[in-house]
Amino acid sequence: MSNNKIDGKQIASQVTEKVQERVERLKEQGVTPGLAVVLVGNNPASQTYVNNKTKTCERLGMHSVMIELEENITEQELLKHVETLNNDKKIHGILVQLPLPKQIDEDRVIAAISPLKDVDGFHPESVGKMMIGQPTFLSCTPFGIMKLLEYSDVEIAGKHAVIIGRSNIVGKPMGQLLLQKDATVTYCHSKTKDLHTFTKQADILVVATGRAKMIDASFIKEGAVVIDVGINRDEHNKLCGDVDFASAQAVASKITPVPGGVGPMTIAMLMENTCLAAENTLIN
Ligand SMILES: NC(=O)C1=CN([C@@H]2O[C@H](COP(=O)(O)OP(=O)(O)OC[C@H]3O[C@@H](n4cnc5c(N)ncnc54)[C@H](OP(=O)(O)O)[C@@H]3O)[C@@H](O)[C@H]2O)C=CC1
Ligand SMILES: Nc1nc(=O)c2c([nH]1)NC[C@@H]1CN(c3ccc(C(=O)N[C@@H](CCC(=O)O)C(=O)O)cc3)C=[N+]21
Ligand SMILES: [Mg+2]
Repeated sequence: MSNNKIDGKQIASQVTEKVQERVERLKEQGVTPGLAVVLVGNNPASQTYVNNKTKTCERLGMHSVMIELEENITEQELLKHVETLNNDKKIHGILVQLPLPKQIDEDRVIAAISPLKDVDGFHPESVGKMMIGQPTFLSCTPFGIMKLLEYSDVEIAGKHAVIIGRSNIVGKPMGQLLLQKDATVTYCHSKTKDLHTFTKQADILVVATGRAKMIDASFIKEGAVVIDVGINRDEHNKLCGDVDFASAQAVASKITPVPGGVGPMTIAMLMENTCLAAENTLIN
């Protein structure tokens, strides 16, 4: 199994190519899809992701604005920025980069974003709709992973999908989307006892813990599909996932690398969601 790497970069470019065509059609109708990214403070990692997002927007011919705010901004001031963007006709999607500084209640900020512009899919209305299978904006990372699986011809129905991690933005929605495609889903987390027992049963293993290289071959069933969501720095300050790639690659049938796996898909789905938000303004 040497060529079992899932090329997220390549699949992401196939996705963005289709988005680009939709952008062109929208422009013919006088609408340029616009994304606003709000960045609070100067976390260098956040800066990288945010730059990736605005660069991709520009490449696809979309309008993008980046709003950079001081680390010590008050919640009220941040909410005012969100409200301005909610009312801005040139902006179809709003993303407030997480995490936010301690003085700010993330839930309150997310709830303040208009559900019509919630391209992250984090608003309670979007999450609720996703849970009951109604069309809505889907959280970009789990949505991107579903696309990766689809493009890689991974069968989902009847398979045992094990998710390690239960965050609102990755783990939880991931399980729901897999359930909707008829997987049998198990969630694991930091209180799970004997993690091996569960991961060894996984046909599809999604790892989203933020613990560098915690999953090696010993956790993986022969032939499993392994999706690594983690973005970490190793002891040499090199980007790495939650999975020990070299070890896991020997037993997995398919596996995503870091970088070049899930990350580029997250960005691609953000572009698709922003495009959809712009299209919705023509329908409604
Ligand atoms: N590639 C991409 O596009 C994206 C990558 N990421 C990356 O994915 C990773 C996860 O992100 P996110 O979900 O936001 O992280 P969170 O920290 O919010 O959640 C981590 C989850 O992992 C669980 N966990 C932590 N340690 C262990 C352990 N030793 N064993 C089992 N479970 C464990 C936690 O359990 P508990 O709930 O009990 O605390 C929690 O549910 C990070 O590395 C992040 O940088 C995130 C978003 C997008
Ligand atoms: N409101 C909000 N929405 C998010 O979607 C969101 C967020 N906050 N906070 C942080 C996490 C993390 N995240 C990533 C996106 C792209 C890459 C990405 O492009 N990764 C590349 C390389 C990155 C690099 O070189 O550093 C890759 O994996 O190949 C990574 C991580 C989105 N997040
Ligand atoms: Mg906070």
